[in-house]
Amino acid sequence: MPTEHLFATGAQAAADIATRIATLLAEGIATRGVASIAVSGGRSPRPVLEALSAVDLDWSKVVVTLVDERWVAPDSADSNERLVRETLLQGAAAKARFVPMKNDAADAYAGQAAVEADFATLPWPLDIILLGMGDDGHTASLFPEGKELAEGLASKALTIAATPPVAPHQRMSLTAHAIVQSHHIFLQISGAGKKAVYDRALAGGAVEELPIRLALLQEAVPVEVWIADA
Ligand SMILES: O=C(O)[C@H](O)[C@@H](O)[C@H](O)[C@H](O)COP(=O)(O)O
Repeated sequence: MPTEHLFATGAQAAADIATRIATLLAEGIATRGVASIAVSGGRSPRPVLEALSAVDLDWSKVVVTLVDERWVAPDSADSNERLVRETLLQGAAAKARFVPMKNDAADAYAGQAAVEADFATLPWPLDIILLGMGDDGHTASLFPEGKELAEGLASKALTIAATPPVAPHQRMSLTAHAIVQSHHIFLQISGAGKKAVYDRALAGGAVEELPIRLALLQEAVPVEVWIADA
């Protein structure tokens, strides 16, 4: 069962997540000489990444990467790389090694092999994988009804190119296999709608129906969930 952290507001939850991440990154540096985190995009992580950026750490020993990415230029408003560069990788935190999930290939499928090769150089298991969850129960870019969902759940690769059923832009995503190759899985949700999806996911059932179950219903990696009322 996940450990749940309950907050009234997303801002309070974000501050608490950032503190927890900072503690674990410092421990990672102390015990392994390097610390690592993969972060999600979307709206929820922004305040976490901003707060984390201000933390006093030896950022040169931190590897930062993404849980998923849209196959768009890194300066696009839809780019998760842009989000991370504008929020986390500022000031002293700019010294972190950032490993992008997007390259110059014409599409995500053509670019996947090079992304996979880059991801093979990361210090697995990563210290922290910070997940978000969509209203449809997707996590990373593993969407219910997604064409590549079965492969994303079964593959032994670290990454997968995917086309979301409705959202624009091809994606690059961690596979389920990569997500559980971590010391800690964190999930951030806010609002009654997502809480209801989370409760349904936790109650059990097919991972294909609510892919967030790949994290919630496994027991190999401890999961912590930050739940904000709004
Ligand atoms: O958008 C992305 O980059 C992530 O792929 C996605 O998995 C995200 O974490 C959820 O869709 C939740 O998004 P919000 O935090 O915006 O609700």
